[in-house]
Amino acid sequence: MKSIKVIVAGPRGKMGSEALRMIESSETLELVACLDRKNGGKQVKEIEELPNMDAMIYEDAEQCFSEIDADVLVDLTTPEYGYKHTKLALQHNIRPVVGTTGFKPEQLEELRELAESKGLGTIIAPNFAVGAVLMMQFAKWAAKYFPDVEIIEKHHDQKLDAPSGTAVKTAELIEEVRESKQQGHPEEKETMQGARGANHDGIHIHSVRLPGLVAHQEVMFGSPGQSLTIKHDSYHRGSFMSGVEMAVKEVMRLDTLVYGLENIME
Ligand SMILES: NC(=O)C1=CN([C@@H]2O[C@H](COP(=O)(O)OP(=O)(O)OC[C@H]3O[C@@H](n4cnc5c(N)ncnc54)[C@H](OP(=O)(O)O)[C@@H]3O)[C@@H](O)[C@H]2O)C=CC1
Ligand SMILES: O=C(O)C1=N[C@H](C(=O)O)C[C@H](O)C1
Repeated sequence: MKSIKVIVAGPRGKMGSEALRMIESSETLELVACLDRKNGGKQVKEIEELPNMDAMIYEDAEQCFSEIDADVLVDLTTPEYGYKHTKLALQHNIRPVVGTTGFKPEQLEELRELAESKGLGTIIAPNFAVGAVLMMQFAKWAAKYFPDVEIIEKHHDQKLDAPSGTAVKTAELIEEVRESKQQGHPEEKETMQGARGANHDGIHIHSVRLPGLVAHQEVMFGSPGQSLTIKHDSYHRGSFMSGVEMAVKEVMRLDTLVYGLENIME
């Protein structure tokens, strides 16, 4: 029985349109509205590229969350709007499941406090692909034994944020288990700005953007005489959808914010 009422923000996007198809075939999830920046007042089924579903499209988030009886907001938009939608959803007692990446640490903290004060489950997951979550966990484990590590993330050239949310989360997980250290030669100098990538607690992150790519990451560890590479590839956005569905179901049981799908995986 379709028992969890879901609003999707970003329905025409690469992820949002995939999420609509997932909801259409789900036995538990029901689409009750969409939040878009176009097509307000139309039904989803009236939009050519979207599935044949009965759900009203809203352009105004406040109006959407006030008028629609919903359990969960799935946000797959942009860092700026994803943050605004998440905050507003919580204020309207709607539980957010957020795939949108690029939130600042202080925004995550503010949302955590809001979720806690409302006693509402919230899931913010930089990557919904189960393989990517395992790749991050394996990298965390490996970093205990190989503290010298660099991250190379590769994405399609329409991505707005760099580094990717997955790369940032990977660096944060590694930071939990290794002593803080600066890598490379202590006197190294970039003769071309950016050559060594971004730097999170001494972990260098390199972002590649090319047409044809979807979402890929390698975590490379090196120690004298050996290296270890942990790699994950998403070739299709369908790879994220079992994680989105799992998160929508699990967020109904939570009463606080969790950051990362690993927190709800057994
Ligand atoms: N957690 C995960 O597993 C994954 C997360 N992502 C993240 O999800 C987000 C979306 O990615 P992707 O689908 O590839 O991006 P797209 O650019 O394809 O989709 C984003 C959609 O959001 C729409 N949008 C922008 N502003 C608003 C607004 N104010 N209200 C409603 N909709 C809005 C855009 O509209 P318009 O078309 O008019 O610009 C677009 O349709 C990104 O942050 C990405 O990093 C992506 C893949 C996996
Ligand atoms: O924008 C994308 O495409 C992706 N974004 C997420 C991220 O920033 O890590 C997840 C995945 O890598 C795809």
